[in-house]
Amino acid sequence: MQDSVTSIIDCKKWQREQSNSQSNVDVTVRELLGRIEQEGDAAVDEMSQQFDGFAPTWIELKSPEDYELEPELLQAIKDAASRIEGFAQFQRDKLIDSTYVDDCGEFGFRYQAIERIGAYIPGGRFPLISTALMTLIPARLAGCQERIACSPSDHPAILAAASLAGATGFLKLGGAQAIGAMAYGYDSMKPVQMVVGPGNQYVNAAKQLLSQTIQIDVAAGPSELLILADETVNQEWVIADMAAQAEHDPQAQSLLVSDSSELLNSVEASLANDSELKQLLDKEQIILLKADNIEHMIAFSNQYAPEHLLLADRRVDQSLLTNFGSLFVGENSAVAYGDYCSGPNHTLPTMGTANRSSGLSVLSFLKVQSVQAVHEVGRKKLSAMGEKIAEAEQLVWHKQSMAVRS
Ligand SMILES: NC(=O)c1ccc[n+]([C@@H]2O[C@H](COP(=O)([O-])OP(=O)(O)OC[C@H]3O[C@@H](n4cnc5c(N)ncnc54)[C@H](O)[C@@H]3O)[C@@H](O)[C@H]2O)c1
Ligand SMILES: [Zn+2]
Repeated sequence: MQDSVTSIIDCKKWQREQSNSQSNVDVTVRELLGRIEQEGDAAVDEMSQQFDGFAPTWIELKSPEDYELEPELLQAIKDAASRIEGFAQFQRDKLIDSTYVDDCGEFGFRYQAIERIGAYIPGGRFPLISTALMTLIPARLAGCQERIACSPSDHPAILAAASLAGATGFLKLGGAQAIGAMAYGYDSMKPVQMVVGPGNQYVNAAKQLLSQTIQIDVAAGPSELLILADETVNQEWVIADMAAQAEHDPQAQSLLVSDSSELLNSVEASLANDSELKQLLDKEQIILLKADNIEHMIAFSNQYAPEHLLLADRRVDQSLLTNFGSLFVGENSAVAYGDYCSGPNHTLPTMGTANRSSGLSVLSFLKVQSVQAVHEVGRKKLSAMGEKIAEAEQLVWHKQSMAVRS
């Protein structure tokens, strides 16, 4: 076994976890949000100047054609938007309000969209055009009425994508101050009820800290990819996939896990031959891990709970893989397709949170409300049941409100 191929001995060593509330970023962001809550717009304006060197600006969106994008780019954005919309519509259609009738009355649930949402579109390092589509399209299909886009970038392709995706307002503003402005209100914008979208550690810390005030989607932080592969995998493809997710952020991480030493050693040799890729290996942004067998590979994957999971090993039964944000089955399924245009969302849980949370989808924007209508006969039956329990709890008026109906 060569130097950079490590045996999986301790999964914990590779596990990524969210920063604890004492981290420097959290302390800084807490202070920024406190000032926005106290001082309002003036604090947002000052922070935007300090961190980004511009004043927050409302940008009126024009039709996508008016941004003079290269025609092939505009067409690609439209085609991606239509696939993302197709997937979101497919999901929306599966969510059906339902009611059943029994001997006490009618009982059911219904889906109701959150009214005002804010979508953060990262723009610090790269203008993430696709995030405008991934956040705003499912919100529109869910039925959210106000859909504010917020980004530090006013790249024409982001504006065209936001317009195409149906943003009802666009505020050029970035970082934790953008999340604060959406949550507390800014200028003519009323506070939104939910903020979604990925971002760097400042953006994610702000979302976490404000999660008592607003609904948030997921801890969508620095990207991750885990590849489970056998020795037949196309090495050039998986090397490109690992480098792709690593290029998002210096904290992004890609892992290749296999029980084949031959594969891992060969991939290591290819990486070592290219100075850019070698650096990713040296900085542990690309990690090569040797497992003993496929059971070991599956156990590692479930423990790590990656944002993106690429299954390039026909021996592994996908139903045994329980923790991931999005699963890509077979080596044809490049994770980059999921980033841009295959349809399912790219806003996904990171840092191990995929063991308990889901990526963004049309469902994220919907409240599930229960509805009950008790009839004359049911009233008596339920009183008999409930009164007994209220009595045991010594909740006198609860008992009374049922007794008067019995
Ligand atoms: N998990 C997912 O689904 C997913 C999807 C896409 C992108 N991402 C991640 O989104 C992130 C995008 O990050 P980004 O930085 O390019 O853009 P960003 O828009 O998230 O952050 C840029 C903003 O950060 C603020 N900022 C920068 N340095 C600061 C400092 N020292 N103090 C206070 N505020 C500061 C600035 O206001 C700036 O506008 C990457 O980490 C990428 O991996 C995740
Ligand atoms: Zn990516």
